[in-house]
Amino acid sequence: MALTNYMWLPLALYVGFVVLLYADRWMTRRRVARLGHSAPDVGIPGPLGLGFFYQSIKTWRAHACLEWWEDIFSRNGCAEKGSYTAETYVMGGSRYIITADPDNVKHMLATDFQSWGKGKDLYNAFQHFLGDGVLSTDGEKWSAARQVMRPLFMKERVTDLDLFERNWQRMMPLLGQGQALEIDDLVFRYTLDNVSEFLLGTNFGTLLDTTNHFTNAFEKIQKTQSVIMRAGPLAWTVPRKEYKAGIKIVDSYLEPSIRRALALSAANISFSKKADDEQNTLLHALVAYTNNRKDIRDQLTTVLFAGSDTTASALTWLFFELSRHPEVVSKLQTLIFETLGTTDPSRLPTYSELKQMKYLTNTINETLRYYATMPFATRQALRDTTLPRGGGPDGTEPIAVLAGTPVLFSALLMHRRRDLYPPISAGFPDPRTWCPERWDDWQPKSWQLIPFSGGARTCIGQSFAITEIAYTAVRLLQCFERLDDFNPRGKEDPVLRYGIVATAEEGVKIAFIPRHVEKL
Ligand code: HEM
Repeated sequence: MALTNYMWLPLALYVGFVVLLYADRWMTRRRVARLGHSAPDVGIPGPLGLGFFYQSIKTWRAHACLEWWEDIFSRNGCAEKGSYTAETYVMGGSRYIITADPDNVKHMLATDFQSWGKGKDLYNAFQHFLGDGVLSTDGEKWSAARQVMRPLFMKERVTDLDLFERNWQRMMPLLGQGQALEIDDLVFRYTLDNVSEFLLGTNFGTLLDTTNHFTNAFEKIQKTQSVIMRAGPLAWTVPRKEYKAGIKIVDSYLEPSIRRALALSAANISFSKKADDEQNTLLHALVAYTNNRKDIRDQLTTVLFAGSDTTASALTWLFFELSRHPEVVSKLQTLIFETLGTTDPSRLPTYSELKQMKYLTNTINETLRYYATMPFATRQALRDTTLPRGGGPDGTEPIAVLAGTPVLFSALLMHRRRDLYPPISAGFPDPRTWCPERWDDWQPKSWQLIPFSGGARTCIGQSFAITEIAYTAVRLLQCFERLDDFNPRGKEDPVLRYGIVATAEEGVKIAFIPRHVEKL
């Protein structure tokens, strides 16, 4: 008899646990209902709602995150209504909302900024890697860090084209003499060298040193970080051995610069706007603000991370599309030669010339639109609040959001929603194609395109990134006659790999054909 009681105990505990979870969910639903509407359910079966996270990781592994979100919104009717906002409950009362609605995104990032933050979940997910860095913190910590960084990104500094030229001179010979190359890693090294020199005053030199472990480590960290973020409550199950080893390698690269800067007393450091002043790096600005080694490390790692992979992804996609569109290459070359008044590649473009070339800007904008470098992001409600759309029978009513609720949003899906664009016509090709000409007579509505996010937390490095991309594109098209496409899928769309940024699953393979000297 005693044995039978013993056997019933786990079952009773299990039933009690499940009842508690459902009670928790019921109470949360009631609180939500008191505050306002709910959004349609994502409609993914699975015990305790965990099917959502299982599918999230499964589709991430299959490189099908965009398709998965589209499938959710089309199955539950959100696509038809144009509301693109759905929700699910996981475990007990943990409610998750997903959205690709520009009004909801604007509300979180700008209109109701005070009610939203990166939140505890994201902070915990990034804790080992980015610590208290500007990307993953909220409130006072975030605002103080952003304040320290702001002067570094003033126009005087982000328009220092000499920096890009120095690294271009190192990358150009590596682009070969017409043989097909996988360019992803090379472009990443280029952006990393640019951003390390900009932030630390010390170039990591990854373009020159092929044994450099930094880029490898960064890639592994990013891969694990993507899984951690998608695993939600199951994040603790994600193996982290390589991730931690990668973080150690990144730290070992930063350590000498931090040590050197800390050796200078804050009194000896005065931040200057001038690009050629050796003491105007982010490192110096940080040391002038704090002598806490970990704070400095966290901010540096964050901006290195935010500034290298993102720009590398955008540049790689640009090169990829140029290799598939020789007509765009010719048009850009004509524009560049006309603007600079010569075909001589030793004539370097100035910042104002880069700005003057509208078709170049359109080509970059189109790349950022189509590939939305950071495809998915998240916010967490810091207090009970609402989102303006997604509820009610036609999806146009506000939905209630309780404090602590995470909201995942997708810039990529927003950028590819046909219903947000003008009708397809001769002048406005299908938004699901890459075509810079669409920008000739069209401007997106505000908040429809957000490659750099928006509101108070908009990307601080936007001007630096755009200048870097524009400068590199011009130098490339001055020095090379054409880019030949060696990608395995021909004209088919590439498969996207969803890290924190979106890259091509199969890599990008291009042959860069140099211009003949006699033509110069
Ligand atoms: C094409 C290149 C880039 C793209 C597409 C991009 C995109 C973004 C996006 C979408 C965010 C918002 C993330 C979020 O809040 O969830 C962001 C934030 C940020 N970016 Fe960029 N970025 C680029 C380049 C850069 C560069 C070059 C730097 C610095 C050198 C940089 C530094 C930052 C920082 C520090 C933040 C955090 C801002 C804050 O939370 O206040 N980014 N970026």
